[in-house]
Amino acid sequence: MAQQIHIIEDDVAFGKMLTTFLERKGFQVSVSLTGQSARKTLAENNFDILITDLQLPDDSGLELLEYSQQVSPKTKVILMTGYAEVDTAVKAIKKGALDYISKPFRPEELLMIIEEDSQKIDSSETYISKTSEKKISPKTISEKPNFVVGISGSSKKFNEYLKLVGPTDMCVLIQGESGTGKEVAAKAIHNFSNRKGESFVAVDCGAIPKEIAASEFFGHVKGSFTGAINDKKGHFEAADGGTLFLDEVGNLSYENQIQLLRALQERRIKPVGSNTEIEVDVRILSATNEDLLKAVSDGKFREDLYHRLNEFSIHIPSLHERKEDLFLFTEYFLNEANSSLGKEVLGLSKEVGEAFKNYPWPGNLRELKNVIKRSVLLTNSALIPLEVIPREVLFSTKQKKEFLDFSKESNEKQLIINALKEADFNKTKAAKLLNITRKTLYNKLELYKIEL
Ligand SMILES: Nc1ncnc2c1ncn2[C@@H]1O[C@H](COP(=O)(O)OP(=O)(O)OP(=O)(O)O)[C@@H](O)[C@H]1O
Repeated sequence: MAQQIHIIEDDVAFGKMLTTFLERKGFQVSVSLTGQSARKTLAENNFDILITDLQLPDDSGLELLEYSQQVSPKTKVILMTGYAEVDTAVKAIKKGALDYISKPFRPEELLMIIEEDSQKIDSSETYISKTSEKKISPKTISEKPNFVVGISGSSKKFNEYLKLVGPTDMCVLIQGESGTGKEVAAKAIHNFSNRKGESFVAVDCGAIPKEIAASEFFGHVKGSFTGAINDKKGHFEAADGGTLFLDEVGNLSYENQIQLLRALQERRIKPVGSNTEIEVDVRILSATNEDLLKAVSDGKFREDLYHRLNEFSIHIPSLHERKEDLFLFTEYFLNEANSSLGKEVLGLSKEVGEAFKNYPWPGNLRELKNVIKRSVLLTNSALIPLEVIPREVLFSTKQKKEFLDFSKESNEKQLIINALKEADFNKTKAAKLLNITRKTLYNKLELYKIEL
């Protein structure tokens, strides 16, 4: 059946353009123009994908994301953001959004996000296992490991820790901002261990509704609740002999934390509706991008569970903290993008390299990978040109703030001059930096008598 997409977009023409494009690609598409009508539609339907503007006249994309997670937890959410909203978009990813895309974008870029996701299998439901009857997730370590070891001091240190703790049976808590590579690090630990040939099960704790968490973790027997039409193995049993990776562990409800703690202490689980306990041998790795100690002191996360999960902790530095690694990862993601898109882009143009260096990369490696893949898709030359780079990447935070003040007339003349300098006096690039059309730029040059 065709995937169902719902778009929330108050710009009628843009919404129509996206609808036509996606329908032509075989999706079933509907549109809401306001948050209010979208909420009603979301409550009555189960869409596969929701694409929403971050800013709507009567609502916010972040709140719609939360609403969608409540009424239709399986719906994936993609946010469309404007210039300079990338920090909020990163927040949205932390809250469980699939991805974000900065406007203006070409519909092909959106399609790429959707297609990439549909090639994955939901990690909260599936796993790789030693036995062939189980489902295979592409998020598995048993495939060729794709791991770049950085050259920066902090990367080297954390990679040493991975190697050191890998062969032990210790529970490891991996901390780091969103997109820094926590799941990749967990897979590396598993690969360094003697459980390597066994299963690696990744569970996104933020994606499991608390009502069904026990059945997801411990399984259930047929008929134990409405909808339990067959016996089902839980993640613990699936990971038996191997590693269970609990991503976003801080998102577990208090009740689920108690259940998890009991399973970790006793090393036994009882499927929902069963009287029989099953012994399991599972190594637990967990990850969080929040301050779990603060959650403990706020009473949101159990201290005993925290200590059990945290026999060893690893902090993964943000990309900003390991700038020396930037071009190593750039090259790696460029090769990856070239081979998946069938392109032969050789590298970054000089200006793009500069922009990359100045940008703080709040979405870390995931953002770098996405920016590179989208840029490779749009590049028709040997080197990635400035034109295909998302606008937010073009400025450092400071510059971004300045250009945001563009509307203030007093600054306008100076900002135009700055943008022209930044763009080596190329008017098309300068207009793009200022988020105005070339024609408007020409008018302003005349108005302020700026001569080039
Ligand atoms: N060392 C690495 N080598 C190659 N690719 C990496 C490495 N670390 C991370 N990546 C890539 O960066 C992206 C983000 O990594 P990952 O999903 O592990 O981050 P995360 O910290 O678990 O994110 P989140 O907090 O959102 O769950 C992935 O596409 C991953 O393949």
